[in-house]
Amino acid sequence: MSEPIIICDNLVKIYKVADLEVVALQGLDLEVAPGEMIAIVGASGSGKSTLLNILSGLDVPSAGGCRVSGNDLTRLTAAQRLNYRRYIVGQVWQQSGRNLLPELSAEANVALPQMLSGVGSRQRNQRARELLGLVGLGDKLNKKPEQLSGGEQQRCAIAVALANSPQVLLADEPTGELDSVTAHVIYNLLRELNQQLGLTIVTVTHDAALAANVDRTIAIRDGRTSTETVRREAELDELHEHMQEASAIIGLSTRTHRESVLIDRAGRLQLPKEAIERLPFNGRAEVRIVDDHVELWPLQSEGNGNGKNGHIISEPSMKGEKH
Ligand SMILES: Nc1ncnc2c1ncn2[C@@H]1O[C@H](COP(=O)(O)OP(=O)(O)OP(=O)(O)O)[C@@H](O)[C@H]1O
Repeated sequence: MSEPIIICDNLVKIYKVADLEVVALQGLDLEVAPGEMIAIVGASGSGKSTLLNILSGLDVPSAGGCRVSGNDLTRLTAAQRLNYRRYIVGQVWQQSGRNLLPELSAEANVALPQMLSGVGSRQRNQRARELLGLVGLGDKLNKKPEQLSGGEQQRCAIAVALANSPQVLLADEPTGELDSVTAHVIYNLLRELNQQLGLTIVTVTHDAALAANVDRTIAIRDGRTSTETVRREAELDELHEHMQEASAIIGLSTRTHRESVLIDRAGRLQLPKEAIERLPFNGRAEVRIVDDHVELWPLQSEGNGNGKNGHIISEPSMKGEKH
């Protein structure tokens, strides 16, 4: 993997509400390569939006490291933060009301962030028209948001987010309010922009179809990265024997993707939920280091070392691979 454009290292976010502390992120690790398109998934309250708010510069981490395109998000001054939000990241929200100003036309909405950055009127209007053409709204330049459909509003929001040529696009549930056909159009558009412009895209989603259409899906559990799924066409016989076995145990289709767990710098890992449900680990596992891989065995299987009865194997070389 090339030098990551996003690095979260043991990221912690604690919200203080009255006398209570809510730990929204508790030591999250994440690396994203330039040009990668990833989806963040996880149960409600697992910390997805908190992560996106930190990456967007809206929120500040409580502890740990977070760098995006060389910007240390734990140390930005107010002026640097404004610059970061204006030029490095673009953001699309689920609610179109949060993305677009209702009194402005589509073209004026896309021109606005450029105006705030000091771009001259001819240049910003030309770029607005180009971007609206790119997202398929070349014939709707003068329409106000209320005259656009939900999908068109999201396309316009994507054009607004790209107005100042950000390096990273952050999308929080971009298809959350759309029907499945329109959602399909939006995630195809995101994919095209990712591939044509080399744009790095991080999207939070509950939409399984969107999550299946990205390079990598990262699952967050209790404020930590738990598993990641790398999209890859792999025939079963292409994989190491132990990977076939591991995949079979957790019911993974090796034809379409393979799943790996993330191992943090301290060596901690979270097993996939399926593995824990399937095997009686009961909070402890026996670790066996075997040449090029590591085996985790439920303790009661002591002596059952024939590899046939339920072990999950982590393969460190898979971490961060992009296919
Ligand atoms: N501004 C805030 N003040 C206090 N607690 C917060 C705040 N924002 C989030 N939280 C809490 O932090 C935890 C993580 O919330 P977050 O919104 O990041 O989860 P999520 O995975 O995005 O959930 P959802 O899928 O429902 O949007 C939750 O317990 C939430 O209640």
